[in-house]
Amino acid sequence: MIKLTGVTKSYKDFEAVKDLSLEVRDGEILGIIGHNGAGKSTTLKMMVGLISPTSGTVEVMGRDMARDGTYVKRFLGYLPEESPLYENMTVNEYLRFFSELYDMPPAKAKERIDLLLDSLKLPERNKLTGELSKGMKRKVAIARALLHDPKLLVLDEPSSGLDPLTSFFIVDYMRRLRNEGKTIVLSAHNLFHVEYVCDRVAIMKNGRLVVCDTMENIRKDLGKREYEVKFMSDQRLDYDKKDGNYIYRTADVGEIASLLRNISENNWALVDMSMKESALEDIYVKLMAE
Ligand SMILES: Nc1ncnc2c1ncn2[C@@H]1O[C@H](COP(=O)(O)OP(=O)(O)OP(=O)(O)O)[C@@H](O)[C@H]1O
Repeated sequence: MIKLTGVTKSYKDFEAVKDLSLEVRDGEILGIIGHNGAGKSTTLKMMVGLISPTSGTVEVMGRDMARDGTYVKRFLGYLPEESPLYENMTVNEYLRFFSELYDMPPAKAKERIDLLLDSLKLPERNKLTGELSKGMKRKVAIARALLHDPKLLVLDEPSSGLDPLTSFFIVDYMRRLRNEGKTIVLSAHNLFHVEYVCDRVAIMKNGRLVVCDTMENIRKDLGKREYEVKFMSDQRLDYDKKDGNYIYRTADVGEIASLLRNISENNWALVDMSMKESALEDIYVKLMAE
């Protein structure tokens, strides 16, 4: 779906991305992780044709972005790291405005907007976007990126800076989109999210690709790791309890994900979530320290 070959991006004499070759395969979620300034956003911007590489080629759906970028963009949805909205428009007005830019017939646009806002659990359609919480704003930006039903989604830190349950909802939503057939590339800092949603992971350091492998291989190489969730609930539940909090530990990311869904649906309070011997985190910290 995306193929970068020998891509370098320089800002004056500074190389932000260096000789990067990387593929995003059809139907997968590829996660890009790396320290601040590693070159993740620059890479994503080149994938969507917002900036051009200084050398090397970017192909999307078999077409060279330098030549056919305009054609390819209709199949692309992009969520920038910062996504300011037009704050004096309501959610509905804002999305309708973008549907007009995409030339969508009004009835089709309404259907699509309703579907997206329902699936994103965003009932505040007539509120001004300027009055929304941070998580709601991010959901509106995601709805905007999905309006034209793109095949390929490029998301720059879709869930960062949000509370843990909202950010989990968003990565879980990405997984649903992947299961519906979309191809997704995203950058992230939260390693549980990466481990839970990504099929493959690319680690960047100082503009270079250090590792790119399947989550399965990374797990195999690095063995068992454990996550711990602490939460509060008025109900009597069958979990261990310490200092008034329920505690659950497991190495199974799927179990952690379903517990987080339960916490959210029952309005329990998530107190903390941490990782013990996280495979990905270990490799990440080790690579970053070198
Ligand atoms: N327009 C620009 N002009 C000059 N330097 C830039 C520009 N954009 C990015 N850079 C530099 O390129 C490097 C890579 O930046 P980039 O935003 O791609 O990193 P990142 O991995 O996305 O970081 P973060 O996790 O903080 O978002 C950084 O050193 C940054 O300062």
